[in-house]
Amino acid sequence: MEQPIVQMLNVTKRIGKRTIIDHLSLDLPAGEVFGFLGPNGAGKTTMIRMMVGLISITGGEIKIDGHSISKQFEKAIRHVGAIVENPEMYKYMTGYQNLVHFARMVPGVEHSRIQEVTELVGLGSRINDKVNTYSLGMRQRLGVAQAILHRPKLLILDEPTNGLDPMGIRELRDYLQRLAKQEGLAIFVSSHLLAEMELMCDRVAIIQQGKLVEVVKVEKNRESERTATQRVVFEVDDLEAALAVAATEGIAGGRAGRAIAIGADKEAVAIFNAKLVAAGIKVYGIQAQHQSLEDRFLEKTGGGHIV
Ligand SMILES: Nc1ncnc2c1ncn2[C@@H]1O[C@H](COP(=O)(O)OP(=O)(O)OP(=O)(O)O)[C@@H](O)[C@H]1O
Repeated sequence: MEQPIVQMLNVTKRIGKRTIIDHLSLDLPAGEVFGFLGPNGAGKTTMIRMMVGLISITGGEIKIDGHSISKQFEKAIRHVGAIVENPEMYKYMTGYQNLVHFARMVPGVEHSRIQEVTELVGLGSRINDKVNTYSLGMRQRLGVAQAILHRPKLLILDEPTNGLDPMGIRELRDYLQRLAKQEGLAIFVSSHLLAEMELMCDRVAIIQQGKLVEVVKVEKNRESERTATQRVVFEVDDLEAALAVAATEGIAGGRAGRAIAIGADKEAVAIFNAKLVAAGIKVYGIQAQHQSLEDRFLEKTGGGHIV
């Protein structure tokens, strides 16, 4: 397997007596948009600060492209593009002029790269307009374009959906996915907003009080949702008989109120339904229960609050 772009190995951060990040381990491969999700105060910004070497790591290690950020800072940071605070732009210059200006400060960036990053973030012809005419979403795209000029392997965005309207969020998702896939970038995005993470990311790590609760793969595609095994509830007239059919067929089934729930993929749903009907049981309804990220979060944390 290819070496992950980012390796977090038992990362711990203590400030005074407080443990802000607690033995956190994660791998980020190339080509993935990875979400770092947690409520306010979970430790997201602290983690990002450690990833870019702004603060020290108390224990464990963060490696970027195989280089330790604390021991081989220059080699590691070379592969990082980040927008941690609002990016500084010259508002009375055009987006293009801003990029030319920043490109001058980065060794080895050829002129054609400016055009390339402009297209990647979807700024199009607006790149020739002055930055003070840009919406927040467009300024952010310009910031991302600037951050990837030097072809980093990792892009870090701290709360990038803050202040964006739904359209802006959708655009952000589209170009982040494009960047990850076309440039082979690993993209690390922090947020406290579940629904937005689910929209944007391939995988999401749920963080609570500095600890990793779970890493969830986000099912984007309806087809994969249907073919994956999920909890399916059958509403029937005779629950005991339905449970007996499940037992005879070797299907793990359980009560769900007055209905029966089984774990099944879409073929198994059709087969079980046919067996129920063949056994003379009336099936009033079949409902697949997609577990949202929110359900997972609540299940894992026992109801910790998150928006
Ligand atoms: N320098 C510091 N000294 C003491 N405590 C700190 C320091 N920096 C952060 N903390 C504490 O660490 C915890 C995590 O903070 P952090 O800013 O990383 O959280 P966050 O997940 O980014 O939250 P938010 O979404 O509110 O930005 C908070 O409880 C915060 O008060």
